[in-house]
Amino acid sequence: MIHPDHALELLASTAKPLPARAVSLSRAAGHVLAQEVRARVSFPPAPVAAMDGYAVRLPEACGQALPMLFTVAAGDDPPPLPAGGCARIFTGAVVPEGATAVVAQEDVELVGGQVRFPAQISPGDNIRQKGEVFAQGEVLAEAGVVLTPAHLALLAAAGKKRLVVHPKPRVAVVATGSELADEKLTRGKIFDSNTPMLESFLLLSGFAVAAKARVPDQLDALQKTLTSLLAHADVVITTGGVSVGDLDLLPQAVQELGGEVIFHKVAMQPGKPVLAAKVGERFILGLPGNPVSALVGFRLFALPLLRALAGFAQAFHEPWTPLPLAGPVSNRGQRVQFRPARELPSETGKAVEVLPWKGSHDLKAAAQATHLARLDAGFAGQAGDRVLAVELYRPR
Ligand SMILES: Nc1nc2c(c(=O)[nH]1)N[C@H]1C(S)=C(S)[C@@H](COP(=O)(O)OP(=O)(O)OC[C@H]3O[C@@H](n4cnc5c(N)ncnc54)[C@H](O)[C@@H]3O)O[C@H]1N2
Ligand code: MOO
Repeated sequence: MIHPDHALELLASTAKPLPARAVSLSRAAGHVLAQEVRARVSFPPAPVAAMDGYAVRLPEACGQALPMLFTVAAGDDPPPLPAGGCARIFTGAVVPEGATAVVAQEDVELVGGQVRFPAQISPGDNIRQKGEVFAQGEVLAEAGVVLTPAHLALLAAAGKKRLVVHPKPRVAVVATGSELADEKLTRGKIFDSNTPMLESFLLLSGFAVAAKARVPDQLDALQKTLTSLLAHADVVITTGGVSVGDLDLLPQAVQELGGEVIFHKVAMQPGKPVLAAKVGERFILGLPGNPVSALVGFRLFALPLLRALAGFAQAFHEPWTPLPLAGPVSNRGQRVQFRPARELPSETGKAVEVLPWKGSHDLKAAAQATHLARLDAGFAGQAGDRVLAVELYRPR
C-alpha cells in the first residue's frame, strides 16, 4: 500500500493537458488558454466621446459661443470639424478630426442658436483616445490563463472569434453494485447516492458528465460498460467493487482491458481501496463504494486529475492550510485520515471541527463538512493545535 502523497505524485506525473483545440469565444469561459492572444485591432479603434456634449477645437472654443455645424452619433464616420464651429456628439461616437475636446452638455449654454462654452477646457477632455486601453498587436492574454467572462469580452473587443484552449476532459460516471436501486427498495438493496454526489461535484467544479451508467457486480457487464465508455470519455470514474471481495471486479476488469495500473490501494482512511489506471490515453479512477470514501477520493484524486487534463497549472498543488482544532482529535490507525471537517468562526480566527463520524458510510457527517482535515497516522491533537485542512468544494 502506498502513501497518499506518493499516489498523488504518481497521478500528477501521468496527467498532461489534453491537446489544445479552437472553441468559440462563448464556450471558452473556465477553460485554460493554450496560446497567447494578441489584439487584432486597437481599443478604442478611433478616438470617441466619453460624454454626450459638443466636440470643439481648442483653444478657440474656450469662453466662446460657436455655431453647431453637424451631429455625430455612435456608429457614424464624421467629417473633420472646421475651425469656428462645434459638433453635437454622443457617447461612443467618433470625435471628428480637428476636435481636441468634448464638453459635456451640462457645462454649456445654448444662446441665440449658438453654443457657449466655459473658459476652462483642457485638451483631451472627455475623449477616449485611440488605443488607450490596448493597441493593435499587444498581448492581451497569456497562455495558461483561466478564461473569465471579462477576458472573453476583452478578446471580443480585440476582434477574436475563436480561442485555442485545452478542452475539459469528458467524464463518465459508473456506479457498480448489484445492491443499487432507484425507485423502490426491496430487501438487500440501497439507493444509489454516489451518482448524484459525483455528478453534482463535477458540475460544481466546472466539468460536465458526458455519460453515466450503473452496472451490477458482473465481470462481463462491467467490462462492456467500461469499453464503451472509454471510447468517448477521457476519464471514467467508477464507484464500488474495487476492494478485495470476490465480487470486487474492477481490478480484474481493468487488467483484462489492458489497463496500466498507476496505483491500487492507498494508506488512507477513508478511501483505501482506490485504484487509478491508464487505458491508452484514457484514465479509469476506481473509487470505493462507501460514499464518504468516494467523496474523499473524488476530492483528492479525481479533481486534480481533471484539472491537470484541462490544463490548469499546479492542479495537484492543493492549498492545504494549517487551522486550529476546535477540540481534541486523534488518529490511532496506520493510515492517513482525511476526515470530513467543518470550519467554525472563532474570536481568534478560524477553527476547524473534525466531525464525529461512524465511518466511511456516514453521509450525515459528510454533509456537514466544508473541509477535509488531514490527520497523519498517530496524530493526537488538542483544541488549538493545528491540522492541515483543505476546502472540500471549490467551485470554478
Ligand atoms: N476484507 C476486507 N474487506 C474490506 C476492505 C479490506 O481491506 N479488506 N476494505 C474496506 C474498505 S476500507 C472499503 S472503503 C470498502 C470498499 O469496497 P469497494 O470499493 O469494493 O465497494 P463495495 O464493496 O462495492 O461497496 C462498499 C459499500 O458502499 C456501498 N455502495 C456502493 N456503491 C454505492 C452507491 N453508488 N451508493 C451508495 N452506496 C454504495 C455498498 O453497498 C457497500 O456498503 O471495502 C471494505 N471491505
Ligand atoms: O478506506 Mo474505507 O474507505 O475506510 O472505508
